[in-house]
Amino acid sequence: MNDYHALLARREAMRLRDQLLSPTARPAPAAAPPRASGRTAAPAPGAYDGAADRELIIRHLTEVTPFEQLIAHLYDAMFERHPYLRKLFPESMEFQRAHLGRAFWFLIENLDRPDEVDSFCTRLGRDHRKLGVLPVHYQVFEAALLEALQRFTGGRLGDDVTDAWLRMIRRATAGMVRGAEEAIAEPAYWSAAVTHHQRRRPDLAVLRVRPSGTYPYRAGQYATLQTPLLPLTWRHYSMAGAPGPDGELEFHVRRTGPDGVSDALVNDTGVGDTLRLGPAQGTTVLGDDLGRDVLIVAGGTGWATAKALLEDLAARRPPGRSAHLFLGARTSGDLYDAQALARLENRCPWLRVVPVLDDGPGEHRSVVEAVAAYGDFSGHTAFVSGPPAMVTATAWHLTGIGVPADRVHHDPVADTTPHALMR
Ligand SMILES: NC(=O)C1=CN([C@@H]2O[C@H](COP(=O)(O)OP(=O)(O)OC[C@H]3O[C@@H](n4cnc5c(N)ncnc54)[C@H](O)[C@@H]3O)[C@@H](O)[C@H]2O)C=CC1
Repeated sequence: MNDYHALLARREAMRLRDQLLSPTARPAPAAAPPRASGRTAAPAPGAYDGAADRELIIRHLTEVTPFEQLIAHLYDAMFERHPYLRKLFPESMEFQRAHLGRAFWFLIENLDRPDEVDSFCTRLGRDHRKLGVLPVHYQVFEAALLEALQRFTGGRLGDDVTDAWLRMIRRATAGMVRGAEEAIAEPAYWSAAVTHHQRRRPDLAVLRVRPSGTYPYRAGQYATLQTPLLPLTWRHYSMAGAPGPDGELEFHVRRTGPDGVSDALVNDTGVGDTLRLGPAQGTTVLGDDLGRDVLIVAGGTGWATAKALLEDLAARRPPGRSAHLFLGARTSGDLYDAQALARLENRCPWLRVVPVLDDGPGEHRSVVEAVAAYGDFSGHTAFVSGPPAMVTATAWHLTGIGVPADRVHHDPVADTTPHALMR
Protein backbone atom coordinates (compact mmCIF):
# COMPACT_ATOMS: atom_id res chain seq x y z
CA MET A 1 0.00 0.00 0.00
CA ASN A 2 2.83 2.36 0.91
CA ASP A 3 4.50 1.53 -2.40
CA TYR A 4 1.29 2.40 -4.19
CA HIS A 5 1.13 5.80 -2.48
CA ALA A 6 4.82 6.39 -3.16
CA LEU A 7 4.20 5.62 -6.81
CA LEU A 8 1.23 7.97 -6.96
CA ALA A 9 3.22 10.72 -5.25
CA ARG A 10 6.07 10.21 -7.68
CA ARG A 11 3.75 10.41 -10.67
CA GLU A 12 2.16 13.55 -9.31
CA ALA A 13 5.60 15.05 -8.65
CA MET A 14 6.71 14.32 -12.22
CA ARG A 15 3.53 15.75 -13.67
CA LEU A 16 3.89 18.90 -11.63
CA ARG A 17 7.57 19.22 -12.42
CA ASP A 18 6.85 19.01 -16.14
CA GLN A 19 4.15 21.61 -15.72
CA LEU A 20 6.36 23.91 -13.68
CA LEU A 21 9.24 23.64 -16.10
CA SER A 22 7.10 24.15 -19.17
CA PRO A 23 7.67 27.64 -20.57
CA THR A 24 3.98 28.01 -21.35
CA ALA A 25 2.82 26.82 -17.94
CA ARG A 26 -0.19 28.50 -16.34
CA PRO A 27 -1.13 28.51 -12.67
CA ALA A 28 -3.89 26.08 -11.69
CA PRO A 29 -7.07 27.86 -12.87
CA ALA A 30 -9.08 27.09 -9.73
CA ALA A 31 -6.44 28.55 -7.45
CA ALA A 32 -5.24 31.55 -9.43
CA PRO A 33 -6.63 34.88 -8.28
CA PRO A 34 -7.40 37.53 -10.88
CA ARG A 35 -4.51 39.85 -11.69
CA ALA A 36 -4.58 43.62 -11.59
CA SER A 37 -5.00 43.69 -15.31
CA GLY A 38 -7.60 40.94 -15.18
CA ARG A 39 -5.43 38.37 -16.93
CA THR A 40 -3.90 35.28 -15.37
CA ALA A 41 -0.14 35.00 -15.00
CA ALA A 42 1.74 33.76 -18.01
CA PRO A 43 5.50 33.80 -17.80
CA ALA A 44 7.09 34.76 -21.09
CA PRO A 45 8.20 31.80 -23.16
CA GLY A 46 11.86 31.28 -23.94
CA ALA A 47 14.98 30.58 -21.91
CA TYR A 48 14.87 31.66 -18.30
CA ASP A 49 16.85 34.88 -17.76
CA GLY A 50 17.44 34.95 -14.00
CA ALA A 51 19.71 38.01 -14.17
CA ALA A 52 16.99 40.09 -15.88
CA ASP A 53 14.35 38.92 -13.40
CA ARG A 54 16.69 39.66 -10.50
CA GLU A 55 17.17 43.20 -11.72
CA LEU A 56 13.46 43.73 -12.26
CA ILE A 57 12.51 42.36 -8.85
CA ILE A 58 15.20 44.43 -7.10
CA ARG A 59 14.07 47.59 -8.90
CA HIS A 60 10.59 47.10 -7.46
CA LEU A 61 11.56 45.79 -4.02
CA THR A 62 10.18 48.78 -2.15
CA GLU A 63 6.69 47.94 -3.43
CA VAL A 64 6.73 44.44 -1.91
CA THR A 65 8.73 44.97 1.28
CA PRO A 66 8.81 44.58 4.21
CA PHE A 67 8.45 40.91 3.41
CA GLU A 68 6.86 40.27 6.83
CA GLN A 69 3.73 42.04 5.57
CA LEU A 70 3.74 40.37 2.16
CA ILE A 71 4.17 36.99 3.85
CA ALA A 72 1.40 37.71 6.37
CA HIS A 73 -0.94 38.34 3.39
CA LEU A 74 0.33 35.16 1.75
CA TYR A 75 -0.53 32.91 4.70
CA ASP A 76 -3.85 34.70 5.23
CA ALA A 77 -4.78 34.02 1.60
CA MET A 78 -3.64 30.43 1.83
CA PHE A 79 -5.56 29.62 5.03
CA GLU A 80 -8.70 31.46 3.86
CA ARG A 81 -8.85 29.34 0.72
CA HIS A 82 -7.59 26.10 2.27
CA PRO A 83 -8.32 26.13 6.03
CA TYR A 84 -7.24 22.49 6.42
CA LEU A 85 -3.64 23.52 5.64
CA ARG A 86 -3.44 25.45 8.91
CA LYS A 87 -2.95 22.22 10.84
CA LEU A 88 0.32 21.54 9.01
CA PHE A 89 1.82 24.60 10.73
CA PRO A 90 2.63 25.29 14.38
CA GLU A 91 0.44 27.62 16.41
CA SER A 92 2.90 30.49 16.16
CA MET A 93 3.70 31.42 12.57
CA GLU A 94 6.46 33.83 13.55
CA PHE A 95 9.37 31.55 12.75
CA GLN A 96 7.67 30.31 9.58
CA ARG A 97 7.29 33.86 8.31
CA ALA A 98 10.91 34.71 9.06
CA HIS A 99 12.03 31.50 7.38
CA LEU A 100 10.10 32.30 4.21
CA GLY A 101 11.42 35.87 4.26
CA ARG A 102 14.94 34.45 4.37
CA ALA A 103 14.18 32.19 1.44
CA PHE A 104 12.82 35.14 -0.59
CA TRP A 105 15.96 37.15 0.07
CA PHE A 106 18.16 34.20 -0.85
CA LEU A 107 16.30 33.57 -4.10
CA ILE A 108 16.38 37.19 -5.19
CA GLU A 109 20.03 37.53 -4.28
CA ASN A 110 21.01 34.46 -6.27
CA LEU A 111 18.57 34.56 -9.16
CA ASP A 112 21.42 35.09 -11.62
CA ARG A 113 23.15 31.96 -10.29
CA PRO A 114 20.83 29.10 -11.28
CA ASP A 115 23.10 26.39 -9.85
CA GLU A 116 23.05 28.06 -6.45
CA VAL A 117 19.26 28.40 -6.55
CA ASP A 118 18.77 24.84 -7.73
CA SER A 119 20.96 23.29 -5.08
CA PHE A 120 19.33 25.39 -2.32
CA CYS A 121 15.83 24.45 -3.51
CA THR A 122 16.42 20.75 -4.07
CA ARG A 123 17.74 20.51 -0.50
CA LEU A 124 14.76 22.48 0.77
CA GLY A 125 12.34 20.22 -1.10
CA ARG A 126 14.04 17.18 0.34
CA ASP A 127 13.72 18.73 3.80
CA HIS A 128 10.05 19.64 3.35
CA ARG A 129 9.06 15.96 3.03
CA LYS A 130 9.20 15.80 6.84
CA LEU A 131 6.36 18.35 6.99
CA GLY A 132 4.06 16.26 4.79
CA VAL A 133 4.29 18.78 1.92
CA LEU A 134 2.87 17.39 -1.35
CA PRO A 135 3.48 18.71 -4.86
CA VAL A 136 -0.04 20.13 -5.01
CA HIS A 137 0.78 22.39 -2.07
CA TYR A 138 3.28 24.26 -4.23
CA GLN A 139 0.46 25.26 -6.59
CA VAL A 140 -1.54 26.47 -3.61
CA PHE A 141 1.49 28.44 -2.44
CA GLU A 142 1.95 30.04 -5.84
CA ALA A 143 -1.69 31.13 -5.98
CA ALA A 144 -1.44 32.54 -2.44
CA LEU A 145 1.71 34.47 -3.37
CA LEU A 146 0.00 36.02 -6.38
CA GLU A 147 -2.92 37.01 -4.22
CA ALA A 148 -0.59 38.45 -1.57
CA LEU A 149 1.32 40.50 -4.16
CA GLN A 150 -1.96 41.91 -5.31
CA ARG A 151 -3.40 42.57 -1.84
CA PHE A 152 -0.21 44.10 -0.48
CA THR A 153 0.37 46.45 -3.41
CA GLY A 154 -3.30 47.24 -3.92
CA GLY A 155 -3.05 45.69 -7.38
CA ARG A 156 -0.47 48.25 -8.46
CA LEU A 157 2.46 45.90 -9.07
CA GLY A 158 3.18 45.75 -12.79
CA ASP A 159 2.44 42.53 -14.63
CA ASP A 160 6.09 42.33 -15.71
CA VAL A 161 7.26 42.36 -12.07
CA THR A 162 4.56 39.90 -11.00
CA ASP A 163 5.64 37.59 -13.79
CA ALA A 164 9.26 37.84 -12.66
CA TRP A 165 8.16 36.82 -9.13
CA LEU A 166 6.14 34.00 -10.58
CA ARG A 167 9.07 32.72 -12.63
CA MET A 168 11.30 32.91 -9.57
CA ILE A 169 8.87 30.93 -7.44
CA ARG A 170 8.33 28.37 -10.18
CA ARG A 171 12.05 27.89 -10.55
CA ALA A 172 12.24 27.38 -6.78
CA THR A 173 9.27 25.02 -6.54
CA ALA A 174 10.50 23.00 -9.54
CA GLY A 175 13.75 22.51 -7.63
CA MET A 176 11.88 21.57 -4.46
CA VAL A 177 9.70 19.04 -6.27
CA ARG A 178 12.81 17.59 -7.86
CA GLY A 179 14.56 17.43 -4.47
CA ALA A 180 11.61 15.61 -2.88
CA GLU A 181 11.43 13.22 -5.82
CA GLU A 182 15.15 12.42 -5.74
CA ALA A 183 14.96 11.72 -2.00
CA ILE A 184 12.04 9.32 -2.25
CA ALA A 185 14.22 6.39 -1.15
CA GLU A 186 15.49 8.06 2.04
CA PRO A 187 13.62 8.81 5.26
CA ALA A 188 11.71 12.11 5.44
CA TYR A 189 13.34 12.47 8.88
CA TRP A 190 15.47 10.40 11.24
CA SER A 191 14.89 9.51 14.88
CA ALA A 192 17.90 10.58 16.89
CA ALA A 193 18.65 9.39 20.43
CA VAL A 194 20.36 11.89 22.71
CA THR A 195 23.64 10.32 23.92
CA HIS A 196 25.15 13.37 25.62
CA HIS A 197 23.73 16.57 27.04
CA GLN A 198 25.89 19.11 28.80
CA ARG A 199 24.96 22.61 29.93
CA ARG A 200 27.96 24.79 29.20
CA ARG A 201 26.22 27.99 30.26
CA PRO A 202 22.84 28.59 31.89
CA ASP A 203 21.43 29.31 28.41
CA LEU A 204 23.49 26.92 26.30
CA ALA A 205 23.85 23.17 25.91
CA VAL A 206 26.03 20.91 23.78
CA LEU A 207 24.13 17.82 22.67
CA ARG A 208 25.22 14.69 20.90
CA VAL A 209 22.67 12.49 19.14
CA ARG A 210 22.80 9.14 17.34
CA PRO A 211 20.56 8.99 14.27
CA SER A 212 18.53 5.82 13.70
CA GLY A 213 20.32 5.07 10.42
CA THR A 214 23.09 6.42 8.25
CA TYR A 215 22.76 10.18 8.14
CA PRO A 216 24.47 11.77 5.11
CA TYR A 217 25.84 15.29 5.52
CA ARG A 218 28.86 17.46 4.81
CA ALA A 219 30.82 19.54 7.29
CA GLY A 220 29.34 23.06 7.42
CA GLN A 221 25.76 21.97 6.80
CA TYR A 222 22.83 22.32 9.17
CA ALA A 223 19.70 20.34 9.92
CA THR A 224 16.38 20.88 11.63
CA LEU A 225 15.57 19.31 14.98
CA GLN A 226 12.18 18.64 16.50
CA THR A 227 11.50 17.70 20.12
CA PRO A 228 8.42 15.68 21.13
CA LEU A 229 7.70 18.53 23.56
CA LEU A 230 6.83 20.79 20.59
CA PRO A 231 5.37 18.79 17.71
CA LEU A 232 5.23 20.57 14.29
CA THR A 233 8.01 22.97 15.27
CA TRP A 234 11.46 22.50 13.79
CA ARG A 235 14.55 24.64 14.31
CA HIS A 236 17.87 24.81 12.48
CA TYR A 237 21.20 23.97 14.07
CA SER A 238 24.56 23.24 12.47
CA MET A 239 26.27 19.92 12.87
CA ALA A 240 29.24 20.95 15.01
CA GLY A 241 31.75 18.57 13.52
CA ALA A 242 32.69 16.74 10.35
CA PRO A 243 31.10 13.29 9.83
CA GLY A 244 32.84 10.83 12.17
CA PRO A 245 33.15 7.04 12.39
CA ASP A 246 30.63 6.69 15.26
CA GLY A 247 27.90 8.40 13.21
CA GLU A 248 27.00 10.72 16.09
CA LEU A 249 26.17 14.40 15.54
CA GLU A 250 26.93 17.31 17.84
CA PHE A 251 24.71 20.39 18.18
CA HIS A 252 25.25 23.65 20.05
CA VAL A 253 21.96 25.08 21.24
CA ARG A 254 21.46 28.46 22.84
CA ARG A 255 18.14 29.33 24.42
CA THR A 256 16.98 32.67 23.04
CA GLY A 257 13.64 32.89 24.83
CA PRO A 258 11.05 30.88 26.76
CA ASP A 259 8.89 28.05 25.37
CA GLY A 260 10.75 27.48 22.12
CA VAL A 261 12.60 24.47 20.71
CA SER A 262 15.97 25.78 21.94
CA ASP A 263 14.53 26.26 25.43
CA ALA A 264 13.23 22.67 25.41
CA LEU A 265 16.56 21.33 24.12
CA VAL A 266 18.59 23.21 26.72
CA ASN A 267 16.33 22.81 29.76
CA ASP A 268 14.03 19.83 29.27
CA THR A 269 16.05 17.33 27.27
CA GLY A 270 18.41 14.66 28.52
CA VAL A 271 20.32 11.51 27.57
CA GLY A 272 17.95 8.83 26.30
CA ASP A 273 15.37 11.24 24.86
CA THR A 274 14.51 10.88 21.21
CA LEU A 275 14.45 13.81 18.82
CA ARG A 276 13.56 14.05 15.16
CA LEU A 277 16.22 15.13 12.71
CA GLY A 278 15.54 16.52 9.22
CA PRO A 279 17.92 15.98 6.30
CA ALA A 280 21.10 18.04 5.98
CA GLN A 281 20.88 21.38 4.21
CA GLY A 282 23.12 24.31 3.35
CA THR A 283 25.93 25.09 0.95
CA THR A 284 28.43 26.53 3.41
CA VAL A 285 30.84 23.68 2.73
CA LEU A 286 34.49 23.60 1.74
CA GLY A 287 33.91 22.18 -1.73
CA ASP A 288 36.44 20.16 -3.65
CA ASP A 289 38.72 22.99 -4.64
CA LEU A 290 40.93 23.78 -1.67
CA GLY A 291 43.30 25.89 -3.73
CA ARG A 292 43.06 29.00 -1.54
CA ASP A 293 43.75 29.94 2.04
CA VAL A 294 40.64 29.97 4.19
CA LEU A 295 39.14 32.69 6.36
CA ILE A 296 36.45 31.70 8.85
CA VAL A 297 34.55 34.35 10.79
CA ALA A 298 32.20 33.05 13.48
CA GLY A 299 30.18 34.62 16.30
CA GLY A 300 28.54 32.91 19.31
CA THR A 301 27.07 29.52 18.44
CA GLY A 302 28.07 30.20 14.83
CA TRP A 303 31.20 28.46 16.13
CA ALA A 304 29.37 25.16 15.48
CA THR A 305 29.67 25.66 11.71
CA ALA A 306 33.27 26.85 12.02
CA LYS A 307 34.22 23.80 14.08
CA ALA A 308 32.85 21.44 11.42
CA LEU A 309 34.63 23.31 8.61
CA LEU A 310 37.94 23.29 10.49
CA GLU A 311 37.70 19.56 11.21
CA ASP A 312 37.04 18.98 7.52
CA LEU A 313 39.93 21.23 6.57
CA ALA A 314 42.23 19.39 8.99
CA ALA A 315 41.43 16.16 7.15
CA ARG A 316 41.69 17.47 3.58
CA ARG A 317 43.99 20.50 3.60
CA PRO A 318 46.53 20.53 0.78
CA PRO A 319 50.11 21.17 1.96
CA GLY A 320 50.95 24.86 2.35
CA ARG A 321 47.39 26.10 2.83
CA SER A 322 46.59 28.06 5.97
CA ALA A 323 43.44 29.19 7.77
CA HIS A 324 42.44 32.08 10.00
CA LEU A 325 39.56 31.85 12.44
CA PHE A 326 38.08 35.02 13.95
CA LEU A 327 35.79 33.97 16.77
CA GLY A 328 33.52 36.61 18.29
CA ALA A 329 31.96 36.31 21.75
CA ARG A 330 30.47 38.81 24.17
CA THR A 331 32.73 37.75 27.07
CA SER A 332 35.47 35.19 27.62
CA GLY A 333 32.90 33.20 29.64
CA ASP A 334 30.82 32.93 26.47
CA LEU A 335 33.55 30.90 24.76
CA TYR A 336 31.70 27.74 25.71
CA ASP A 337 33.79 25.28 23.69
CA ALA A 338 37.26 26.57 24.58
CA GLN A 339 38.73 23.10 25.17
CA ALA A 340 37.74 21.83 21.74
CA LEU A 341 39.10 25.02 20.20
CA ALA A 342 42.41 24.61 22.06
CA ARG A 343 42.68 20.97 20.91
CA LEU A 344 42.09 22.02 17.30
CA GLU A 345 44.64 24.80 17.59
CA ASN A 346 47.25 22.40 19.00
CA ARG A 347 46.60 19.86 16.29
CA CYS A 348 46.68 22.38 13.42
CA PRO A 349 49.84 24.52 13.22
CA TRP A 350 48.49 26.05 10.00
CA LEU A 351 45.52 27.55 11.89
CA ARG A 352 45.65 31.03 13.44
CA VAL A 353 42.85 31.74 15.93
CA VAL A 354 41.89 35.33 16.74
CA PRO A 355 39.33 35.58 19.57
CA VAL A 356 37.41 38.87 19.58
CA LEU A 357 35.67 39.66 22.85
CA ASP A 358 33.13 42.45 23.22
CA ASP A 359 34.49 43.09 26.73
CA GLY A 360 38.14 42.53 25.79
CA PRO A 361 40.96 44.87 26.84
CA GLY A 362 41.45 48.17 25.02
CA GLU A 363 39.09 49.88 22.63
CA HIS A 364 36.13 47.69 21.64
CA ARG A 365 36.30 46.29 18.16
CA SER A 366 33.65 44.16 16.48
CA VAL A 367 34.61 40.92 14.77
CA VAL A 368 34.28 42.64 11.40
CA GLU A 369 36.55 45.50 12.47
CA ALA A 370 39.06 42.96 13.78
CA VAL A 371 39.08 41.19 10.40
CA ALA A 372 39.47 44.51 8.59
CA ALA A 373 42.33 45.63 10.82
CA TYR A 374 44.19 42.30 10.71
CA GLY A 375 45.34 42.14 7.12
CA ASP A 376 44.46 41.51 3.51
CA PHE A 377 42.09 38.59 3.02
CA SER A 378 41.10 39.46 -0.55
CA GLY A 379 42.67 36.28 -1.93
CA HIS A 380 40.96 33.96 0.56
CA THR A 381 37.86 31.82 0.43
CA ALA A 382 35.65 32.99 3.29
CA PHE A 383 33.05 31.31 5.50
CA VAL A 384 30.88 33.33 7.86
CA SER A 385 28.42 32.13 10.53
CA GLY A 386 26.81 33.78 13.52
CA PRO A 387 24.26 36.51 14.27
CA PRO A 388 22.63 37.74 11.01
CA ALA A 389 23.87 41.32 11.36
CA MET A 390 27.41 40.08 11.91
CA VAL A 391 27.22 37.80 8.88
CA THR A 392 25.90 40.58 6.66
CA ALA A 393 28.46 43.13 7.89
CA THR A 394 31.33 40.67 7.37
CA ALA A 395 30.14 39.69 3.91
CA TRP A 396 29.80 43.39 3.03
CA HIS A 397 33.33 44.06 4.18
CA LEU A 398 34.81 41.11 2.29
CA THR A 399 33.09 41.86 -1.01
CA GLY A 400 34.09 45.49 -0.46
CA ILE A 401 37.78 44.54 -0.37
CA GLY A 402 37.42 42.54 -3.55
CA VAL A 403 36.53 38.98 -2.53
CA PRO A 404 34.05 37.83 -5.19
CA ALA A 405 30.60 37.13 -3.71
CA ASP A 406 30.80 33.47 -4.75
CA ARG A 407 33.86 33.08 -2.51
CA VAL A 408 32.03 34.43 0.55
CA HIS A 409 29.99 31.53 1.89
CA HIS A 410 27.24 31.84 4.47
CA ASP A 411 23.78 30.46 5.12
CA PRO A 412 20.78 32.61 4.20
CA VAL A 413 20.36 35.42 6.73
CA ALA A 414 17.13 37.02 7.87
CA ASP A 415 16.21 40.50 8.99
CA THR A 416 18.81 42.32 6.92
CA THR A 417 19.15 43.15 3.26
CA PRO A 418 21.67 40.68 1.88
CA HIS A 419 24.90 42.35 0.85
CA ALA A 420 24.93 40.76 -2.56
CA LEU A 421 21.68 42.55 -3.48
CA MET A 422 23.84 45.60 -3.88
CA ARG A 423 26.11 43.89 -6.36
N1 LIG B 1 23.50 27.01 16.91
C1 LIG B 1 24.01 26.81 15.73
O1 LIG B 1 24.25 25.68 15.31
C2 LIG B 1 24.30 27.97 14.82
C3 LIG B 1 23.85 29.24 15.13
N2 LIG B 1 24.05 30.27 14.26
C4 LIG B 1 23.54 31.58 14.54
O2 LIG B 1 24.56 32.22 15.26
C5 LIG B 1 23.98 33.22 16.07
C6 LIG B 1 24.65 33.10 17.40
O3 LIG B 1 24.07 33.91 18.34
P1 LIG B 1 24.69 34.07 19.79
O4 LIG B 1 25.40 32.83 20.19
O5 LIG B 1 23.58 34.53 20.63
O6 LIG B 1 25.77 35.21 19.55
P2 LIG B 1 26.03 36.49 20.45
O7 LIG B 1 24.86 37.37 20.43
O8 LIG B 1 26.54 36.01 21.76
O9 LIG B 1 27.19 37.20 19.60
C7 LIG B 1 28.35 36.53 19.23
C8 LIG B 1 29.30 37.51 18.55
O10 LIG B 1 28.65 38.14 17.45
C9 LIG B 1 28.77 39.54 17.59
N3 LIG B 1 27.54 40.21 17.21
C10 LIG B 1 26.32 40.03 17.77
N4 LIG B 1 25.43 40.84 17.19
C11 LIG B 1 26.11 41.55 16.27
C12 LIG B 1 25.75 42.57 15.35
N5 LIG B 1 24.49 43.03 15.30
N6 LIG B 1 26.70 43.07 14.51
C13 LIG B 1 27.97 42.63 14.58
N7 LIG B 1 28.37 41.67 15.44
C14 LIG B 1 27.46 41.15 16.27
C15 LIG B 1 29.02 39.78 19.06
O11 LIG B 1 29.72 40.99 19.20
C16 LIG B 1 29.83 38.62 19.43
O12 LIG B 1 31.18 38.83 19.09
C17 LIG B 1 22.48 33.03 16.08
O13 LIG B 1 21.90 33.99 15.25
C18 LIG B 1 22.33 31.64 15.45
O14 LIG B 1 21.15 31.56 14.69
C19 LIG B 1 24.76 30.11 13.10
C20 LIG B 1 25.25 28.89 12.75
C21 LIG B 1 25.06 27.72 13.58
